[in-house]
Amino acid sequence: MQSSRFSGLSHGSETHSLSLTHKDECDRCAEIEIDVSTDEFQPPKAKVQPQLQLQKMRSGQTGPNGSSNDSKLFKKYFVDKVNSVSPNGGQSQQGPATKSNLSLALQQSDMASQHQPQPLFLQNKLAAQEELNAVIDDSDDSDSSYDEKNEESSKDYRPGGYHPAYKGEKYKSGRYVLVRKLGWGHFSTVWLARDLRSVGVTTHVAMKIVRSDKVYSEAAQDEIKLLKRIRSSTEQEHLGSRYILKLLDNFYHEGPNGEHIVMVFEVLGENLLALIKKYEHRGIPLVYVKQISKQLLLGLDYMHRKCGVIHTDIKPENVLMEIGDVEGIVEMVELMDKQKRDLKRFQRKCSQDFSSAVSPMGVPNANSTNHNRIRRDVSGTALEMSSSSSLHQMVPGSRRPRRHTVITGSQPLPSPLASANFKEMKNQFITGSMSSQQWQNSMASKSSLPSHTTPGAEMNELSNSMDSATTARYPGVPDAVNGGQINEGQLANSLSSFDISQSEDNVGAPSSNSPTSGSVDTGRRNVDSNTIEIKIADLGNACWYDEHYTSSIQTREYRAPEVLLGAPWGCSADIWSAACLIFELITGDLLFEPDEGHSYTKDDDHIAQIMELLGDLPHYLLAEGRYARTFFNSRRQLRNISKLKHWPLKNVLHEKYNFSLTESQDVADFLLPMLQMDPRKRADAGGLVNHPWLSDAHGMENVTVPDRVLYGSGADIPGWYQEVKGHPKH
Ligand SMILES: Nc1ncnc2c1ncn2[C@@H]1O[C@H](COP(=O)(O)OP(=O)(O)OP(=O)(O)O)[C@@H](O)[C@H]1O
Repeated sequence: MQSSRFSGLSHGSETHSLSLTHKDECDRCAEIEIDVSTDEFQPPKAKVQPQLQLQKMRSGQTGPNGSSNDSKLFKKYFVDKVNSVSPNGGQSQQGPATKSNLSLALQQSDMASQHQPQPLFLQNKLAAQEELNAVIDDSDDSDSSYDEKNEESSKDYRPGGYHPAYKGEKYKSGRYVLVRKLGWGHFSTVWLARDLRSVGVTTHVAMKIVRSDKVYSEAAQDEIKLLKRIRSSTEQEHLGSRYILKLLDNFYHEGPNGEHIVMVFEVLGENLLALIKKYEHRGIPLVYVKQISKQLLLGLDYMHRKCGVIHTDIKPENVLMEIGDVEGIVEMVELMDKQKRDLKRFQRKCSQDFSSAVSPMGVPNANSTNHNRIRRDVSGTALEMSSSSSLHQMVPGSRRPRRHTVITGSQPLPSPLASANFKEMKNQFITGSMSSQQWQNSMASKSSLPSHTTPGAEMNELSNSMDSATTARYPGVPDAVNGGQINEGQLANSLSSFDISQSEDNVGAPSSNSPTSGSVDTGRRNVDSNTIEIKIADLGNACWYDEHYTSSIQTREYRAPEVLLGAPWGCSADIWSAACLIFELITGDLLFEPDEGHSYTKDDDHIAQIMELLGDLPHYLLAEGRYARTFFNSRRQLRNISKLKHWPLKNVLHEKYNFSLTESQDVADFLLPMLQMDPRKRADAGGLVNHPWLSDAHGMENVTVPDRVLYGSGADIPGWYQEVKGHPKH
């Protein structure tokens, strides 16, 4: 029996769907895919695509770089760094730091200071001391462990590659100090940093440190130009400008791997893929989908009509959630990090105390005068730990061997809809009924370690303190400390495991009709537990309506038919991707998930899936598509796939995803104009903001774009379906 190739059908069973989703995650970690078949037909235009360069690097053409090479660079750089902390030297702000190298730097500076105590030098020494403290502090930090599979490759730390950034590193003459890694991409690593510009006021920013290779630097320069247009457009009053990530600053930073462009952004939280995963690929509640859709469309309308910019890579990973009160959340996560560190130190202390009271074989140490007390007190804790922790922890003075690596684990900030308790507290904080100090005290009183108590009592106290400070207040956090049984893994993951699906307000989600709870007027929208705000990020592949850098655009699953067929494309390609994204938010599944077979390519399969969902391709695409004849014969039939099974969107939603007929119809009415195969006729973002399906978007009920018509195509927007040529650019 011939089955449909459309993703909806190929995801037949729930189990199958979830396993495909896992594969999807892996696939989508890769750079924008460039099919061999597509490459043949789409040589990059004047500009070399970073993705192509990346593929070369991966295939070893630019020379793989092993860790030994990295360590050589590390050493060379360290010598530079030590030299830079000389009595006469300027202050170095870069480079990996370790306890030993910074100690050495300090020793050198001490020796030198006896001869030449210059004020600048003293400043350098103080800075180095600070840096050392930060490194010592961080060396105990469980955050430094990371899952290799989910981070950038260490091979990319080489000249032309990533900068070996580290917590405490300073940038731009000490203005910015790195706090934690937020994420990474193929162009960059992204860090949370403190901005120390204003004395006495700490603000946080996200810093994107781009790989230093020329090809990445050029792409970053283009990205900066596009971001500056978005920031400085004279149309700032357009509501959509709020939904695009803003560039705050940019500069160069010199490091062992070269000169890196650094872009500074406002701080955001996790991306939409994280949200999709939190709902276990079963679809996120419509109350969120509608807000996200409206904001996404507003952002695109602003980008297309007011800035002349095409994103070209709209997908869940590139849309990030706002975290609202950034400073409050950073404060909270830093306190929780401190708790984790305190707990680890305490565990170590317990292990050491216990070990000094018993021989390595578990026999009480004859020299110990208080072993009975210790054994009794820690019997429920230290012995538990011995079973769950590795043995080396029980050897006095031993520490878990630390891997030497330049890579730091990513720790995105938690999503804003964490827990009612946190929000309640945060609201008091925002509205001024609780001062920063009070909040700090309220957190600290729960997190501080008791002193002068027995280890067992300490552990119980800590248990309670952690319990009340984290577990109780953050329902999404696993029961990290339970009856003295400490699961480090759970604890380490607790920050990123705040789960809006588990927050009190959302128990039982998904639901499109969750009641709203006490709202806080932030001067913008009413913010409550059902509010979500997003921003479109990563303009690294964006281009101008009148200057396309390449025709190899969009991540496979979100790629528009005109791009597949090699026909002209423009702003409307973003609308296609937006529809694919929204479908994924609603259902948790990809709309199109093409694969290759024995007799057909991924592109064949992709086109077949589109036809099964939407019908025959329009004549325009077959006539304009440079590759149309590769896929279709003269009778306009697919060459490599003979039978298609039509399955309209409305039916898919009803039959596979159990939407009611009315709901299915409403969603289809909203999405189909965006999935119009002829890019000239595709509905524009501004008009779609006015769609009835979005009229009850929570907190945005009255938001419309009055100068655009619902279902109207964007054909009047310059560069809507093809690159505008023959005039001075932009
Ligand atoms: N402003 C921000 N606030 C918080 N986290 C961010 C911010 N910008 C980026 N990130 C995090 O860093 C990750 C990488 O960012 P981004 O996608 O911009 O980098 P890239 O190197 O251009 O990646 P890509 O491979 O997608 O081109 C994001 O997925 C996100 O987790």
